[in-house]
Amino acid sequence: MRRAASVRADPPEDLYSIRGLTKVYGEGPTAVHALRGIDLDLPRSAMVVLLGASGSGKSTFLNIVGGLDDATDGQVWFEGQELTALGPAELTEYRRNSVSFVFQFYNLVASLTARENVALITEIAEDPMTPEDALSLVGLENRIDHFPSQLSGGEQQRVAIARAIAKRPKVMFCDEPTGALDSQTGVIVLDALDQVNRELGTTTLLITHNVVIAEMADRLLRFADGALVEDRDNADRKSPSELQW
Ligand SMILES: Nc1ncnc2c1ncn2[C@@H]1O[C@H](COP(=O)(O)OP(=O)(O)OP(=O)(O)O)[C@@H](O)[C@H]1O
Repeated sequence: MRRAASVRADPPEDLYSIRGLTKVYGEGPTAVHALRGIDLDLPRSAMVVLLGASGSGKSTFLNIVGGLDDATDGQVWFEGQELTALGPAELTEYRRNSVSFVFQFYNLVASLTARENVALITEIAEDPMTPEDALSLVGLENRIDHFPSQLSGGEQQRVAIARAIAKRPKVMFCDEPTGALDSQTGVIVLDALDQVNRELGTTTLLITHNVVIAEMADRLLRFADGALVEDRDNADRKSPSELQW
């Protein structure tokens, strides 16, 4: 049974407070300890890059903080509300209103135009921007009526970003958003994320295998074997166009 959600008395400055976050898949000798007690506070509006070898726990962390998966132990607070104690309906509310996801593969509906793909979300959101505004924000004002098959990989990913930001989420979770793109196209996609973060103040958590991308972050988190082994601020945040790999 779930515990009653605890609410902290004073609204915290941080957007997220995470304590002892633990995830174990399976049981007994075959159990996989994907997260081994993560402690972390994340401020509003930060651009945060998550690095770490394959299997280090990055996606598991993102999925739990994003409300897609349950923790085995530990707590996550979002704006002072304990996410790890919410029931399914409240978690759905959180996912629907507060957060968005961008994945490596764009998951656009092939039979719908860019505008219609974004409208799928704006039609069910509480206070959305228009699909046109969302697509303009990622530099696609001239591709609004194109179908995915008429767009490059980078353009399709920018449609996916427009779709993610159109409901004005507080947080964007991006799991390898440039993983399928060449470096030049990757920079254009990162530029769209950078723009959203700077203009709308959307807190952004971005998983990548590319350490160069960490230079565009305010904060770098490095995972190894389910633990947070490095957590540092980046005083000299660069714009994506300054990155080279
Ligand atoms: N649903 C699952 N069932 C069992 N084990 C899982 C499951 N999901 C992840 N794992 C295991 O948990 C560990 C952490 O996986 P996770 O996907 O979080 O790592 P990651 O750092 O995101 O890796 P990658 O960079 O390859 O995506 C791995 O050992 C993985 O095999």
